[in-house]
Amino acid sequence: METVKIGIITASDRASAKIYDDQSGSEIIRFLNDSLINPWESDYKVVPDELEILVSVMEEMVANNCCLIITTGGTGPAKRDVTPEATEIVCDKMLPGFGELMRQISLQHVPTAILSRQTAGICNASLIINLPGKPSAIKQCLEAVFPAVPYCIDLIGGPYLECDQNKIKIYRP
Ligand SMILES: Nc1ncnc2c1ncn2[C@@H]1O[C@H](COP(=O)(O)OP(=O)(O)OP(=O)(O)O)[C@@H](O)[C@H]1O
Ligand SMILES: Nc1nc2c(c(=O)[nH]1)N[C@H]1C(S)=C(S)[C@@H](COP(=O)(O)O)O[C@H]1N2
Repeated sequence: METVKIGIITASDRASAKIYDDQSGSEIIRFLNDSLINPWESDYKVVPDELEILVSVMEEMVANNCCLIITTGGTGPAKRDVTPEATEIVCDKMLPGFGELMRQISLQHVPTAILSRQTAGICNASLIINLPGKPSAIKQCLEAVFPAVPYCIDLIGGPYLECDQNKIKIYRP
């Protein structure tokens, strides 16, 4: 089975300054270890909420053949929250359904879910998905959208992803 590369970007001023540990990045890694059957390698970066840095890290991961790039943090309304802007700069096409579904699921947990501008899009053969910064949001959001992720990666010419069907029921039409 094909080994896949996955990018993980934590956008957090405080996690990047080591004021707190990056629990959200760890949650993403845990989710992928639990769900994916393919062997996978991570390209993992913790960066401050800076547009230019986010754009260049995303572009580097696309160039490094990451079929999937998952970001956490920087999706809110605060001045320094710029992850969706960076995603839009990098992407050729946006996939707004991802953000719509994740907000809908998150609203079952917190009313402030409407504050997240999280989105998704594709750049070449990479799918980029934004998640909120809260560690508890990671599993909630990824469980909701992951069933559609392998087929999306098929459609953009990426590797064939397989998941543990007991954890994530992926759907290929
Ligand atoms: N990567 C992370 N790891 C652990 N906890 C996090 C992380 N990101 C956010 N949090 C927690 O969620 C709370 C709200 O997240 P939010 O993204 O709004 O932080 P923030 O105010 O933008 O600060 P920062 O950019 O420094 O993380 C934080 O106060 C923190 O407790
Ligand atoms: N599932 C889930 N979604 C969530 C949250 C949460 O705790 N759980 N927090 C919300 C809050 S309070 C904010 S401000 C936005 C943006 O968070 P971010 O800037 O850390 O990305 O995500 C929202 N979405």
